[in-house]
Amino acid sequence: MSLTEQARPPIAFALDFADRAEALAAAREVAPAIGMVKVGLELFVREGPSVVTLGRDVGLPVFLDLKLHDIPETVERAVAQASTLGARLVTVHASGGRTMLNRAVARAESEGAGLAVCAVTILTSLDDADLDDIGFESGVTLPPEPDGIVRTRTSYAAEKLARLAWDEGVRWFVCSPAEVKYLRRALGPDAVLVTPGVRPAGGNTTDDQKRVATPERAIQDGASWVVVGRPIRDAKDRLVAARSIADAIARVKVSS
Ligand SMILES: O=C(O)c1cc(=O)[nH]c(=O)n1[C@@H]1O[C@H](COP(=O)(O)O)[C@@H](O)[C@H]1O
Repeated sequence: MSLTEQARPPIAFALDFADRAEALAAAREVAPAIGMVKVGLELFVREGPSVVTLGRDVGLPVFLDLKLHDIPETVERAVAQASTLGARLVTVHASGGRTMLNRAVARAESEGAGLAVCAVTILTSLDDADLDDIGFESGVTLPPEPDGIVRTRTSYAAEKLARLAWDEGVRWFVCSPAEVKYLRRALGPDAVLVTPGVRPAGGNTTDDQKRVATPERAIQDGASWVVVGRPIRDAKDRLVAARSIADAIARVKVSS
């Protein structure tokens, strides 16, 4: 079954842990309430590529979040290596540009291992002021929204990068729940939109994430998956925390 058709909750649990043993224990705890595990930089740097087999140990697909950002040749070759690991997704930064995106997608397809390239648009830890700091201009002027909402420049930039990645064959995207509705509108139903930066109502919103929303809001606005790390990882009972997010998402899906 494909990752977009599966019956499990559309939650990717970010295994942001110091080592494999901790990550595996946590993944086993919450496995009944999630649909995917995400192996990110902390775990990958510590444990190396073999940590991807953790997915097999818990019976869940692995989202390999390496956020590749380099010249096309280097990214293509890294994608070829990632294809051998058994992960289902690998992230690249969309701001790596057209050629890099195109070659990453083509190489993942030609390797034939079922690895999909997922383009990260604008990190959820950034807002308009941060884009100013790094000199990142969206470069587009879109018409005002019919509902009168003034969009942030960050949301324009995320949409522009997503359109670029779509044109180069990418079908999976990471964006913030704050702009997911615009990406859904721009890309249509076939785009798979993955939103980190989700925070359950009443949870901590004072950490490094700047463009956040509740998991329900993210799904209502068109997210296909939510990525959740700390709200589950740091909960007193991780399974309860994961189930409550899964239930909230299921209620949205039933009512829509
Ligand atoms: O690619 C990602 O997964 C990602 C992109 C992004 O823009 N923001 C973002 O937070 N992430 C990842 O999503 C996870 C979010 O974790 P929490 O903020 O703890 O829920 C982390 O593992 C981040 O590396």
